[in-house]
Amino acid sequence: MDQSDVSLAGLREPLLAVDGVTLQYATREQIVTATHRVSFDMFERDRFVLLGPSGCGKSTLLKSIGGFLKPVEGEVRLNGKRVSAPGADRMIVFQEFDQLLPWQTVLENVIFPMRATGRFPRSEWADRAAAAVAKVGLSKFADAFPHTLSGGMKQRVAIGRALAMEPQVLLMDEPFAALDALTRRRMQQELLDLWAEIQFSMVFVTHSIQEAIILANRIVVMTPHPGQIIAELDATDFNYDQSGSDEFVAFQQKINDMLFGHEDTAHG
Ligand SMILES: Nc1ncnc2c1ncn2[C@@H]1O[C@H](COP(=O)(O)OP(=O)(O)OP(=O)(O)O)[C@@H](O)[C@H]1O
Repeated sequence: MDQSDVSLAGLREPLLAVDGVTLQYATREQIVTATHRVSFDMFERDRFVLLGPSGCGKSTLLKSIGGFLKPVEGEVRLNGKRVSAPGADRMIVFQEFDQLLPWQTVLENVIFPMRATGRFPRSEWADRAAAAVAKVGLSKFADAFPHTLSGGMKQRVAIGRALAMEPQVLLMDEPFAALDALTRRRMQQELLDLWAEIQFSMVFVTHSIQEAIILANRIVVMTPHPGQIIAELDATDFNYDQSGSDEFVAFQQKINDMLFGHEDTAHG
């Protein structure tokens, strides 16, 4: 990086700024603090991964970026504008296979958010949806109903549906966690291939260290309860093909130690 690159990087506006965000749930008995003063910037085309153990507030953070939960402290900004409500500029893909409407076909499911939000002229919906379904490799299943699809196929529909909306940022909440290992691996590669083609911006939540390293260009590592950031790491240089390499294993170990100390190596 020469001097001009350094100054340009400093000037670059973040796409998404999470700024000192504390998130809480008020239950009948107590206040649960899910995250404490979490801050990070993500930039356009980032594959930004939030990594942390169960309960560290990753999903809660994603909900807040989605505009579903208001910070008690700090704020989330998209393109400099404070996020205060859900919007079509932030589409979420969840872990659950039942996020599709069971009474609608694949194509109808992809059209649904366009109809609900009035995004794009009505005359474009069918073509846009068909293109999205093709992108996730499901053209043959465009008229199928969700219950006839495998878990991986359902997740592909959910990803296609979200991308069809052309959101500014795609929010993914452990979308592959409920898949078997082989399908999960294939979905990771497909997501990277889609990213190479469309270059979307995403925040991806996972508690798998390996998944984080494979998918991310940047990883935020969080501690549990309340979730706080321990490190922000550059993972640009790693991909699946290197996963047995000394460098990859050392990087994985470094993150493991951050998360769990030196107690064992079984996580991730
Ligand atoms: N609706 C809720 N009401 C009260 N507490 C909640 C609620 N949802 C989450 N929490 C609490 O907030 C904390 C963060 O939860 P969150 O689901 O964001 O964690 P996570 O890192 O996404 O975990 P996981 O990987 O298991 O999904 C946890 O202590 C959890 O028990």
